[in-house]
Amino acid sequence: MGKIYNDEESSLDFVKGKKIVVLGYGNQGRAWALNLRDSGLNVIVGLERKGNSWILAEKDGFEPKYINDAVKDADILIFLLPDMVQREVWEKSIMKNMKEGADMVFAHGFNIHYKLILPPKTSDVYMIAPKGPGNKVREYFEKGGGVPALIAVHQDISGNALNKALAIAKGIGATRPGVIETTFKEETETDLFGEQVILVGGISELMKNSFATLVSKGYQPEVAYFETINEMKMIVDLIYEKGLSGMLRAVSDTAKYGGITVGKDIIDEEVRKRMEKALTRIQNGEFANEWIEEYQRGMKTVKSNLNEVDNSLEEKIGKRLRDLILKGSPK
Ligand SMILES: NC(=O)C1=CN([C@@H]2O[C@H](COP(=O)(O)OP(=O)(O)OC[C@H]3O[C@@H](n4cnc5c(N)ncnc54)[C@H](O)[C@@H]3O)[C@@H](O)[C@H]2O)C=CC1
Ligand SMILES: CC(=O)[C@](C)(O)C(=O)O
Ligand SMILES: [Mg+2]
Ligand SMILES: [Mg+2]
Repeated sequence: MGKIYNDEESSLDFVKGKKIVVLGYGNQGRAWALNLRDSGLNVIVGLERKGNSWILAEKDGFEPKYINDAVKDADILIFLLPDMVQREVWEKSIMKNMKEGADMVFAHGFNIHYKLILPPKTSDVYMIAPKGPGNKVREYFEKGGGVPALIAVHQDISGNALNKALAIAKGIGATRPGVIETTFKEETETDLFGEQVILVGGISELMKNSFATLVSKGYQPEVAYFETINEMKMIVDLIYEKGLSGMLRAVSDTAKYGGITVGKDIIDEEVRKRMEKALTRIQNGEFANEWIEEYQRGMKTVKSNLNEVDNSLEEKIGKRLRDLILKGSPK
């Protein structure tokens, strides 16, 4: 069993008073900058240009700086730019301007593990990877909790990299539920596997295909939406709180029997083989190469698929139902 660090086993002292630059103010960047500031740390937001992120950061009370300037006297650089953007910003604005020996901190191991960024031998390099989306990192923190995270050390020049990773993890609230130590390799490969096979990819396709099956056989789309998309949250909440066995005990015996038998038939050996293939493509770098090419070609596949989802029947139906559902659900 892996070691789980809690709040008492971490101390903010290792980063207190240091100049921390949060690079990027998107999903994770905003949550980290606000949480670290609320934890009493010295945070500067660094951005490449005066766009929406800049305006939002100012609205939140920060005085953003251009990255090439912000990194000059920074002690800790936190990379919260999109994975595919980090290398170009590193080469253009950070590499030549950063203070020698400044820490390089990541929320996902992609750029280090696939060697897109080669950090100088003088820097501590470590990671705090929240296991949840940025808005939850902020929301849970504000409610007194936090999203759990993985931490890892890639380079430990000072001898204190792990302590500093724990300190930042504490600053964003992650040690409240607990933090597990891992490696950049394990975090990168499991995170990519999770988002592709289940969290983002698998679950969406299960929803889309089960919704389409019902609608194509003449059932009302609103009924299909409730059944194949909306109710997922309640089932997942049960799993989150009570585990798979608790969920099975909370549904009817009919659902237990049907779910157990038909579920295994839908997600069968063939699906499992394709999961293993997806993992192999992550491990051997094929997925990373494909993604870099997609990014360099202007992300055509991402854009066209987002467009398709935006214009799908389930989204049109969902928009109307969600307005009603959210009004009627507990706050
Ligand atoms: N989205 C999430 O909730 C999670 C993200 N992560 C990791 O956190 C890191 C940041 O991801 P997100 O917060 O999703 O990023 P994001 O896409 O929300 O944030 C992007 C920020 O970078 C800036 N930016 C975008 N393109 C740029 C460019 N070409 N040049 C300069 N700046 C640019 C944007 O203005 C924005 O401030 C990644 O390493 C990701 O894997 C880890 C866990 C969960
Ligand atoms: C939210 C999260 O943890 C993901 C799915 O891995 C990501 O956004 O990269
Ligand atoms: Mg993740
Ligand atoms: Mg991810």
